[in-house]
Amino acid sequence: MKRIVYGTLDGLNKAQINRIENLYNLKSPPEYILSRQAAIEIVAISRDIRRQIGLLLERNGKVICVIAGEPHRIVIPVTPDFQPGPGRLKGLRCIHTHLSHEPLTRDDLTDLALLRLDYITAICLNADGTPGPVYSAHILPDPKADPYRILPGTSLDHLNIDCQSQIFELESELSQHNRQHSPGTSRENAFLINAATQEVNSAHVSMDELKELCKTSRINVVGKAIQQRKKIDPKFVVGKGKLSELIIKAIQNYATMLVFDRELSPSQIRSITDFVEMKVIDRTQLILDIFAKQAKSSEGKFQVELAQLEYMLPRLITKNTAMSRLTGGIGGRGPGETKLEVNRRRARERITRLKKEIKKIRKQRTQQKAMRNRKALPVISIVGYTNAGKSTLLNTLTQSNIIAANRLFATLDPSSRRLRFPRDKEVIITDTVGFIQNLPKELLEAFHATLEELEQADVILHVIDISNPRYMQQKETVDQLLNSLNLNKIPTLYVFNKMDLADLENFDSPWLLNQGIVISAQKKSTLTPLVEKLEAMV
Ligand SMILES: Nc1nc2c(ncn2[C@@H]2O[C@H](COP(=O)(O)OP(=O)(O)OP(=O)(O)O)[C@@H](O)[C@H]2O)c(=O)[nH]1
Ligand SMILES: [Mg+2]
Repeated sequence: MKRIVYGTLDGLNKAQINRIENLYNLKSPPEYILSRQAAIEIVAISRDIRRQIGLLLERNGKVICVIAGEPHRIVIPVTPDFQPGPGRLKGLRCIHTHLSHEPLTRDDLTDLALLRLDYITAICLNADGTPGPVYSAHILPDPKADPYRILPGTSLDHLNIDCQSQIFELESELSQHNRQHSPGTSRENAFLINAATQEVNSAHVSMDELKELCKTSRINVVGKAIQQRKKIDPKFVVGKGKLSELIIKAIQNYATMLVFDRELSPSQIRSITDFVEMKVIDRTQLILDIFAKQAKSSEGKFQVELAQLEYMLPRLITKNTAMSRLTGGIGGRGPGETKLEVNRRRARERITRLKKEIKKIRKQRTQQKAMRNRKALPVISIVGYTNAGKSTLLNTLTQSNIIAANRLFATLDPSSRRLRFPRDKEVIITDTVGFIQNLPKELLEAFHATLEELEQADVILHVIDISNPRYMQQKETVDQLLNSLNLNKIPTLYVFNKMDLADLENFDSPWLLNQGIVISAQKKSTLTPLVEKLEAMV
């Protein structure tokens, strides 16, 4: 860090400023919280300027940051060189003055827990300006206990507490806990957060799905919370106080990232990442990340990259560490404005290039389709919520081998197979990318071309997983998307899948099942009525 004084020096004279700047020269032995001499000096300065003074000390006792505060608080600056890893502390302790006999405040303790400080200490001033009681607190490693311990007040004579070895001991306990809490080596631990303004129930449903998305993305979920409130907080989604509480809980549970179950606006990402030194991503980024990992064809890859860039462009100014991971290559971080500007320009250029490439591939496909049309084979398109069993159905119907898996978005690239009906009629049957509620608009745009192909379908097979308790919402999400793509005029057949897992005797909406055909996509024998119906439809 530079040797500048953080906070405000307004209204101080030259001599006072000099004295404050000189605090950088004080060195404390590592076993002392702060050397006695340094403690006396910050108390004297505080007395003189009637404001708090704060210091950040490295473990070896070196002052790396001097803060001139206000009468009742100091603001600890961002220290990017001291990012605590999971199971670690920050490597910095904060010592500051309190102008009266006030123990550690809520803000002090929140700073301790949020920033993962090694120690926080307040040295109080007596009414006559001499050094008074000293209060300290440190983090506690047990996720089930309080996040920190407040030590009994002492005095300036007891600053020699073997601070360094205490911190090392604490940190080794923390890292032991951390090992227990992160079984997979490279896996992230996520804490999920959202706010609900209306019905909490649907917020829970959505969060369950977010959990599934995390699983697909190989992220552990270590906790979640939904705050009910009248309005979404424009800066932090949940209230600021609630957010600190949740972050502390997340840190206690060894979370390495926060995932918000909604799309964060650029300014929300900025305020939240300014507030917390942890990776922060939103639902959209998570879905984009899954798509990016799953895309196989060059068209699919281009489409996902386009969606990622469109999502990122307005957010490039943030210091969000998640960006670089999700975008590979074009980092959202940069030392100065110029680098970010270059990145923006590069991003825009790349967007133009990608759009061209996608258009080219599209054109080739239209030509292929024209050839297919010449053969005049009817097209049946399978759509449905992600994980409904679309690919499995295509596989069983046509004895093929495309990837079907119990994870969200197993299929991204559309694939087509021929299906020959018993009476020798032939059709093309296509599998598509699954739908999900709140599909990011960038993805929808990027995949618009793929989805547009559904227009060519003669029949749409809408697969619904009736073993999923959320089947009704899922069906509605897909119906709405089909509507918005103007596909509601194409003859559509509902296919209720996974009958083997559903309790049909006690099914809660039996009338629905009459509107389509009930199958188990894994069992060919259950598909006969479906095949007959399809043959009649085309
Ligand atoms: N028990 C049972 N499982 C099924 C059935 N049909 C599909 N599955 C399973 O459900 C999971 C999802 O199947 P997929 O065919 O990959 O689903 P999808 O709709 O293509 O999913 P995405 O491509 O991710 O959108 C897989 O684990 C399948 O084995 C069924 O009739 N019964
Ligand atoms: Mg699939």
